[in-house]
Amino acid sequence: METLSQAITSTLSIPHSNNSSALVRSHGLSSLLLLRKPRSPANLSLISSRSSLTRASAVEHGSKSSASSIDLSDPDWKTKYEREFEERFSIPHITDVFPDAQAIRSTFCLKMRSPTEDFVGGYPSDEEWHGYINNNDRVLLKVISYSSPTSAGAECIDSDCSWVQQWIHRAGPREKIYFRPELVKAAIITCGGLCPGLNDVIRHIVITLEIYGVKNIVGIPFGYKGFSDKDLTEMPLSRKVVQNIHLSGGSLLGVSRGGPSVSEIVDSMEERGINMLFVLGGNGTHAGANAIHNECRKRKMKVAVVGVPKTIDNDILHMDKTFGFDTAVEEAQRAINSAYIEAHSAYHGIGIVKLMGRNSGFIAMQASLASGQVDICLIPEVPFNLHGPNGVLKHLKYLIETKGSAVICVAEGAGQNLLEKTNAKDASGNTILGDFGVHIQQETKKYFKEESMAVDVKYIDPTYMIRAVRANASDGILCTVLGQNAVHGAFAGYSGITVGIINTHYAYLPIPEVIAYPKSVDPNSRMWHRCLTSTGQPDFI
Ligand SMILES: Nc1ncnc2c1ncn2[C@@H]1O[C@H](COP(=O)(O)OP(=O)(O)O)[C@@H](O)[C@H]1O
Ligand SMILES: O=P(O)(O)OC[C@H]1O[C@](O)(COP(=O)(O)O)[C@@H](O)[C@@H]1O
Ligand SMILES: [Mg+2]
Repeated sequence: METLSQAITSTLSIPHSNNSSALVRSHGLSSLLLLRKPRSPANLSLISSRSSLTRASAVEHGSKSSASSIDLSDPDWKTKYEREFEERFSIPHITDVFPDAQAIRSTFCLKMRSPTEDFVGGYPSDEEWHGYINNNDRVLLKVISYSSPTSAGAECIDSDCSWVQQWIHRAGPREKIYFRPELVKAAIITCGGLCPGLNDVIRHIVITLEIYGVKNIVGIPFGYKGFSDKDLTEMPLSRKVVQNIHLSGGSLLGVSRGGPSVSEIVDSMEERGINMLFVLGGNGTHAGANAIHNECRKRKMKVAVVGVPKTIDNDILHMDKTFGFDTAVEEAQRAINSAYIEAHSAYHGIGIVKLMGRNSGFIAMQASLASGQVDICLIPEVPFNLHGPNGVLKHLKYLIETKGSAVICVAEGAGQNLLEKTNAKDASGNTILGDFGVHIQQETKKYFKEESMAVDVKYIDPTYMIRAVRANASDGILCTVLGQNAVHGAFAGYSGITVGIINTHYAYLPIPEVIAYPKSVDPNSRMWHRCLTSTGQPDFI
């Protein structure tokens, strides 16, 4: 059969993205249409670096093609695009490798089984239970039909900005399951930095596994390192163990960066007899989870590897948000409020707050917006000058002269171009950033000294306080649903997937699609503009 690419006459290369600033990129072909409002040069450079990142990650993580190739002059292009999209977002299943794998009726039912009951005399079932998800259920990834390329946030493929169906797989319990609960050894692992809600997710994975009838559940201590470090022993988990863990922040299992190679991890899984692995972590952890999934397939191991995205940076693609983000914003607001009180109560007070956000300024933007107390918000996605006639410091002087005090909120990744590069990496290979919070504090003091103006600068770095707190109520609920759905996905036989909330519904996505590049704040978005209207800051360029 003729492949799509063979059928193409004029080819269009379209990096896929849900981020409105990283949309369609022209490769000089007339029929490729990039239909979007004009961008600033800085934003353009962001797009091209992000696009190349997409390709690099796709190769690195062994994903399916990350670029869509369609011919817009083909009258059938929409159907082809939709078909290609469906293929890209298809989720790997155990039957891809084991076509003869036998499914059994699900043991997940409303009618509770006693936790001590064994499967003597067959599997329990509840005829009354009708809450299963059909495998063909789908969730829409894009819910706005833009009528014009000039509509705010418009994501267009053709000149009419035609709406194209982009369906992804609905999460939830299936009627048929591919693992017998008594033969399951499930492991849970938490990697990367902390995030509010990790314990809530662990708790609900364990509880749901027990409801399916799994008795052998363990936690791998301190991230991927727990697979190789002989001094670290796995932790048996049960409802009793996890009952109250959500009442405190952090991770019951511990976290770490770096660790053993993928083949060492899979060797260890084989030795331990783990056939379900739940991986809680960010983009790095998910890259690892996908590699583990691929390695298990290569070794013909019947294993389900399921991720739950964890990052307070909120930099995972396609999702409305990741768990812990709301809590982090709420907590960050408290720090901003303290900075405001300090600044407001001092003569010419300046409060500076540094928040997390390596590549993405979501926490700084949302916390600034929520607090309404920030005068200047600086994020990695938006370039700025500190000095000069349009610089941040000049504006700060104006604020002191007119208001008497000011509050600045900076994301840790902001202004990195103004700092000396170190090329240092952490154990996971993430670049260790320069401390922009300290830098802007020093530059502020220096500037006002030169201007012979007395100012009282207070610097607050609440970084670890924000991510160490326990999840708030709405994050707690999000964690519950994500944890449950992770278990449903594994029992349904899916592997190499992750679970997320998309347009308020829960869905399974293939891992490579959510980590192709970090999601970031679109400087042209209405949300960033709302933040600017709240702070009243000018462009600092
Ligand atoms: N590309 C990758 N392939 C395999 N494992 C990775 C990759 N990137 C990171 N990891 C592993 O994932 C874990 C967490 O990664 P890290 O970047 O620190 O945090 P996060 O998952 O929150 O992004 C680390 O143990 C790291 O070794
Ligand atoms: O000091 P640590 O543990 O390396 O964590 C710092 C990093 O953690 C984060 O909050 C989240 O990063 P991860 O998603 O990789 O865990 C970053 O914003 C920050 O750079
Ligand atoms: Mg990360």
